[in-house]
Amino acid sequence: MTEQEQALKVLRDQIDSIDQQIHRLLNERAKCAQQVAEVKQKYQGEQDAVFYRPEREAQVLRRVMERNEGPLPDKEVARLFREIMSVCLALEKPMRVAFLGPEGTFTQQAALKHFGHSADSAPMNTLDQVFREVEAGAAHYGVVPIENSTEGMATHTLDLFKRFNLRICGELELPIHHHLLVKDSAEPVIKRIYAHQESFAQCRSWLEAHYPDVEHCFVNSNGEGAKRASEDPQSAAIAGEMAVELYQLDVLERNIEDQPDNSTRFLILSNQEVGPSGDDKTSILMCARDKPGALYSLLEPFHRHGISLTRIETRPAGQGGWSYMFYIDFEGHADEPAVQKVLEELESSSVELKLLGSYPKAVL
Ligand SMILES: O=C(O)C(=O)C[C@]1(C(=O)O)C=C[C@@H](O)C=C1
Repeated sequence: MTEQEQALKVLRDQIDSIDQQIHRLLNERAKCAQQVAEVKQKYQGEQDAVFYRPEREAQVLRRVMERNEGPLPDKEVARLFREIMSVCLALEKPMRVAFLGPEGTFTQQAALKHFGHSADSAPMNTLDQVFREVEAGAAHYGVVPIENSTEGMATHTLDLFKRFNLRICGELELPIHHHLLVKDSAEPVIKRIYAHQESFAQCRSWLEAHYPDVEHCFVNSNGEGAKRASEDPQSAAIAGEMAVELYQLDVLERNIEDQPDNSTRFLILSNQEVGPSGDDKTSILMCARDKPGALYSLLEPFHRHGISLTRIETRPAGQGGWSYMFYIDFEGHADEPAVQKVLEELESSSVELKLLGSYPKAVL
């Protein structure tokens, strides 16, 4: 054995022994999760037992990042633990997560980032269908985009919150990198480009500079655009990394988004209320008539009770005349006394208030 081979053997023996310990501990952890499931079923009932607990998962992941001493980066260890909890949850109960399909969309990437790879992700044709699937209980959870750093609020999603009675039980942020994809990059002849309207908007300047005269074909999702480009050699699609492998496309140009730090925030939909995790956000919808001081009277209680707003968006309420709907995100959980006071005051002053949910702030 050479000196190098000897040195490697010593280290690989150490790795084998550590792997054995990790393996044993992983199965021990999994057994604990199975027992947790039994306790939940015993005390909450077979039908009503809540297996997925976003507040607990957020606490576990935050603790992992806090205690991490490296050399593994915080986010990477958290990602590993994310997957460990994902398999443990699947042992307790396999989760069905609806997302805007087909396969290969950023929303699917968001679903995998949030729930890990052991959840069963179910593609839906439209955003409405994602909401409907969760409301009907056909999917346990749904993942929908809510805002993009370049393009602002996903207004269609906001409007759906008004129509459906669902709760938000989580949020996450995903960096969005768009690529120009073609079936064969050897001889690209691009007559049309497929993409979701939002993605065209996020790549507007790049497209004007490089493909000013090519037809833009709007599709329901980038996954669908990638699928069409894979069937039509005279077209291209704007989509993310997941679509490249899935639809066997070539990357003609990488990262064509106009803002390099382009990112999208997604929300997790459910029928479930989430307990406090220690670092939470709450989202509400409010309607107010167009009268002097209406917005001031809605926002003043937040200031008085020392609660920070993280997002406010106005939409027409859709009831005729000039009435408005406000979507507001703020720090804190609906169980906290200061938040309860604000909600009580708003309820007595606004025309309509809908609590969309309190949920842990994004960890990953
Ligand atoms: O603590 C729980 O309630 C569990 O079910 C265990 C566990 C875990 O693996 O740590 C699994 C799923 C839940 O979403 C949260 C945590």
